[in-house]
Amino acid sequence: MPIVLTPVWSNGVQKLKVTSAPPSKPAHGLLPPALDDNVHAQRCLAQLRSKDKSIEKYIYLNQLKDADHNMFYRLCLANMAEFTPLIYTPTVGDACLQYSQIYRRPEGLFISIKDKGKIGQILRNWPRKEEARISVVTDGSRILGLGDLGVNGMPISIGKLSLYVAGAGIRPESTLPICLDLGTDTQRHLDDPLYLGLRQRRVPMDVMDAFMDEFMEEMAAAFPKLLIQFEDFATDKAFGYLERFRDRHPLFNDDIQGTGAVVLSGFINAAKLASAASGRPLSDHRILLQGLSDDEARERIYLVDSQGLIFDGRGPMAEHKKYFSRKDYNGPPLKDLTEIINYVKPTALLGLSTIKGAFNQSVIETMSALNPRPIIFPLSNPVRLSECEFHEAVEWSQGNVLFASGSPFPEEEFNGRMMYPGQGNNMYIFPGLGLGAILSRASKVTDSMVEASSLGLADALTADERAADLLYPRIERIREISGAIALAVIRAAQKAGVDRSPDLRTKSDAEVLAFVREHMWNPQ
Ligand SMILES: O=C([O-])CC(=O)C(=O)O
Ligand SMILES: [Mg+2]
Repeated sequence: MPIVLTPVWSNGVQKLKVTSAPPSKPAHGLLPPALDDNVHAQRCLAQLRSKDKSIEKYIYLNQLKDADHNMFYRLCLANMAEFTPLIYTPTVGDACLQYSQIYRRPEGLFISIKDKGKIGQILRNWPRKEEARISVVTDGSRILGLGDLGVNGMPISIGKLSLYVAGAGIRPESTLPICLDLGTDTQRHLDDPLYLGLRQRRVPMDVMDAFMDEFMEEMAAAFPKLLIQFEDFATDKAFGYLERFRDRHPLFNDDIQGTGAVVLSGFINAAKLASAASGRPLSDHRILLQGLSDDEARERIYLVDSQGLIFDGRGPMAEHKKYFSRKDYNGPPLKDLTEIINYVKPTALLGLSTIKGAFNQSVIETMSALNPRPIIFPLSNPVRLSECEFHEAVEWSQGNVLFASGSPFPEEEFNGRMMYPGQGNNMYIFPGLGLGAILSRASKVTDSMVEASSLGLADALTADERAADLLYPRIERIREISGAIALAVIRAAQKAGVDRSPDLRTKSDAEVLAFVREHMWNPQ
C-alpha cells in the first residue's frame, strides 16, 4: 500500500501525518455506480489531453500519480512517447523553474545545511526505510542546463525516479527522492517570496564536504540496501563527490556515467552506419573509445569550451579538462566552431554546451562536407538549450545526419523519407543500470558495470530498428531494454566481484533475465 503524507497546519507550521493509502476497494456507496477501470483510463487520458500547456499536463500527472499510482504508471507504460517529455525532460525543466509556484504537497526528503549534525535523525523520518532501494539525490546546483535552482531542483529527483518505476519496474515504494539545500547563488530565487528553500548563498566547499560526509555515512546506516544516483550537481562537485564516495557506497553519477554510457551506445550505432556509408573503418573515427589504448583513444578526442579548442599552450584550466587537453596544437587560440571543425576534421560532433544555436548552418554544412554521414549529437537539455534542432540538422545535411539529442524532437520527412531523431538521453541507461546494481546487490558501481550498460543498450536494437537507421531502441520497449541492460550489469558486477547475490552467479543468462522480469513491478 502506498504511503500518504497528509499535510496538516498547526500554528502556521506545516506538519505531516503519515498514513497508508485508503483501501483499494472503498465501502459501497463511496464510488460512482458505473466507475470502470478501463473507462477511467480513457477519462484520465482525455483530461490530460484537454490541457494545452505542458506544465499543466505535468501538474495533472503529478496529482494523478499521487492519487492513483497504478493508473498513472499504467497510462505511462502504454503511452511512453507521450508521457516521458511531460514527466521528464523537457517539461520537468519548467517544473523545476516554477517549483516554488506550482508546489502543492511534499514529496521526498529535504535535507538542509541547518540539519548538519542530525542528518541521521531526519533520514529515519522517511516512512518506508526497509523498502528503500534507489535514491536520486540532487543539490540543485546545475539542473539540466538551467543553472543553480537550489531547492527547486526537487522535481528532477522525482522525475528520474518515475522513470525507474516505469522503465525498470522498481516498486514505487522503493524510491526515495532527495533534495539537499546548501543555499543557492541565484538571486532570482533568493528574492522570490514563494521560494521554498533556505534564503542564503551556497555554503563554501569545505562546509559542503563535511555535510556530504555526514550525509553519505548516515544514508548507508539508515538504508543498508540503497543505491544512490547523484544528479545535477555542478560539474566540479559532480566529479569531486563521485570520486570521494564511489569506493565506499553503491553509487553512480547520472550526468557523468549515465550520459557517458548513453552517448557511447548511440555513437557505436552511429559509427557503424557512418562507416558503412564512407567505407572508412571504425578506428578512423575522430572519437572512438573501443579497441584502442587510452592514449590512442585520447588522440581522437578534441574538447572545445567557451574559449574554443582546449590545448596545453592556452594556459591554466580546470582539472577535469586536463586529460583531453591537446598537446599537438600550438597555434593561436581556435575559437570559431567551424574553424575548429576544419582543423580537426571530426566524424562526430557532440554538444554539451547549453548554447542554443551553437551548431549553426555553417557548422552542420562543414560537417556534411567532411563526412557522407556526419554524426551530430546536440545533447544539451532541455529542448530550448539544444545546440540545434532536428529539422535544421536534417535540412543542412541534406538528410544525411546521424542525429541524437538530449531532449526529444519530432520526426521529420526529407525527400519522401521519414527520419527519426535519436534521443541520446540517460533515461535509456539509468533504469537498467540501477536495476542491475540493485538485483546483484552490488557493493559499488564499477566502470565496467557502466560500460556493460552502454554496450547492452547498443546491442538492444532490433533488426527493424537497425533498418530504420535508429541509434537507440524505440522508447516503448524500455522495459525489455532495461531488462537486457540489467543482465549485462549483473554479469559485470559478478566479474568485478562486487555482487552480493551469490544465487545469481550460477544461473544462465535466460534464468537471470527471467529473475529480472519477475522482480519488475507492474501497475495493476
Ligand atoms: O535529465 C535529463 O534529461 C538528462 C540529464 O541528466 C541532464 O541533462 O542533466
Ligand atoms: Mg542530469
